[in-house]
Amino acid sequence: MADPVPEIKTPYKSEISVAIVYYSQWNHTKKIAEHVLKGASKVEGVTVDLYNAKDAIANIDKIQQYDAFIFGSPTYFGSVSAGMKEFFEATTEFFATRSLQDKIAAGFTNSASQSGDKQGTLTQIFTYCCQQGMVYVPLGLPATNNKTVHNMDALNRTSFFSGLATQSFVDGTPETATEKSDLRTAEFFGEKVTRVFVKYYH
Ligand SMILES: Cc1cc2nc3c(=O)[nH]c(=O)nc-3n(C[C@H](O)[C@H](O)[C@H](O)COP(=O)(O)O)c2cc1C
Repeated sequence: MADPVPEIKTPYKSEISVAIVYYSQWNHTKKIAEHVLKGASKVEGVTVDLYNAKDAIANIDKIQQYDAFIFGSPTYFGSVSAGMKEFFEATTEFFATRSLQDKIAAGFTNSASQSGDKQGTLTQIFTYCCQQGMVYVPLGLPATNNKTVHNMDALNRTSFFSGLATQSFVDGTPETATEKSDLRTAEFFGEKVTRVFVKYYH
């Protein structure tokens, strides 16, 4: 006899809650997270809260109540930062109780190099979401640098697909280090994935 597929745990909701959880040591990823928040906040029928990883750990019971998540980490050594990993590991109980099962999520990373092995971080965020049973939403933009003229002003100029990937040059402050196009892409990403979240609960 075939194994029955369990009910999908996502009832219809006219209002959904989104938590953006990020880690940032020097506030570059924080700056990106704020632009993701700006984009997500444009969507109707949604409340969006921003947490750094430490605050999220301190409010772990509240975190599991959210309907949807956007996780962000700087890329350190081609990987999620230790502070973000700490948050992931603080949610081990959610894995055991399946409290995030069938929720919906997206991910982003920021680092100093244009690529800088950011894919490692996005893959780790994706894997975390999958292990928690969540549906993962990608960036949803085409690549922009496949032509001889590379447009720094284009959305998704870093040309990642599996999430938002932005660059903060190391010799700038959080206010000056990031290309305007990356900040626009962060805003686009926040709005785009939040629209998908809303559709998922409708
Ligand atoms: C320990 C460490 C490892 C890093 N590894 C990478 C890397 O693998 N690729 C990269 O492009 N940048 C790397 N960087 C640069 C950071 O990703 C970059 O400065 C980022 O903007 C810092 O974000 P934050 O201010 O949110 O902490 C590294 C920085 C540190 C401190």
